[in-house]
Amino acid sequence: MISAINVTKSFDGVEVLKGITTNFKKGKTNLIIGQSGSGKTVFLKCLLGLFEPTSGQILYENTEASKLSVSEKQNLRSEIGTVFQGSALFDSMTVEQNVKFPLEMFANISEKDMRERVDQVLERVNLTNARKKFPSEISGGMQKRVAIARAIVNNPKYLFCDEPNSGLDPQTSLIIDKLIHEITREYNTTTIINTHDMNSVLEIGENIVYLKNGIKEWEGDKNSIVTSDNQALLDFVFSSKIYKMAREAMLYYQNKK
Ligand SMILES: Nc1ncnc2c1ncn2[C@@H]1O[C@H](COP(=O)(O)OP(=O)(O)OP(=O)(O)O)[C@@H](O)[C@H]1O
Repeated sequence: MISAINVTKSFDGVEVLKGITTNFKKGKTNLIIGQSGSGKTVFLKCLLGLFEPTSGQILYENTEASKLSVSEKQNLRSEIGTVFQGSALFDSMTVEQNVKFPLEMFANISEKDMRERVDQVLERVNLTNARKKFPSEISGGMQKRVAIARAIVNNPKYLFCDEPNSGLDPQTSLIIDKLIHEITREYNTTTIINTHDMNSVLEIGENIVYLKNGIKEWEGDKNSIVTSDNQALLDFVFSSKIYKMAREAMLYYQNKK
């Protein structure tokens, strides 16, 4: 579990995060949603230790991240997998070299064990046949799957995904969401996903934190979004006509049960 306790973050005296308290649960897909500029990326970076909060605490399993020693921080870093926007793959490396990279950086295991582990995760994301290809030779969806394989190759306890569906078509986005959801269960990771994708919210939102102007406006799961009376949340999630109709249908079937 990762916890944020009253986290604030200011830049040049301007407060971007205004005291966020929440828990991101183990074995769950935790989503951070909110309008552009609401502070999602700044919050994610605070959680990851890339920004130091101006005040408040970030706890990993009840231990305050900022109080860890240098070696403990390195150890924690090795337990975190990240899937960043645009996949952030190394263009000059093949798929398998990209996936192997974190093992070479962090894992103290033999070459043979590394190869076995790379084989396992490539098989898990269904990319065994693309192992010798370079990122420029595969599709955007495949690149995301490489990024996911690379993120899980070290058996992470924590998985951070920043806009994992950006640039993907809706069908491929669903495949990526399903993969992240399944991996979260299989590896029992605390998974935190920063997303704009309302399909993701309604499909894999097991714990959703909605930020508005740097404040946690609402928190709940995908089912409680539908019945929520928080108008800001409803306006945000069900912004289009088709989503409004979908909500009405969901409410209708919920009431019928
Ligand atoms: N390094 C920085 N220095 C100063 N201000 C920053 C910095 N990073 C972010 N901000 C400001 O913090 C606010 C929140 O930005 P953030 O990137 O977290 O929004 P977001 O919700 O992730 O938006 P989007 O969905 O568009 O990515 C913005 O007003 C932004 O200008």
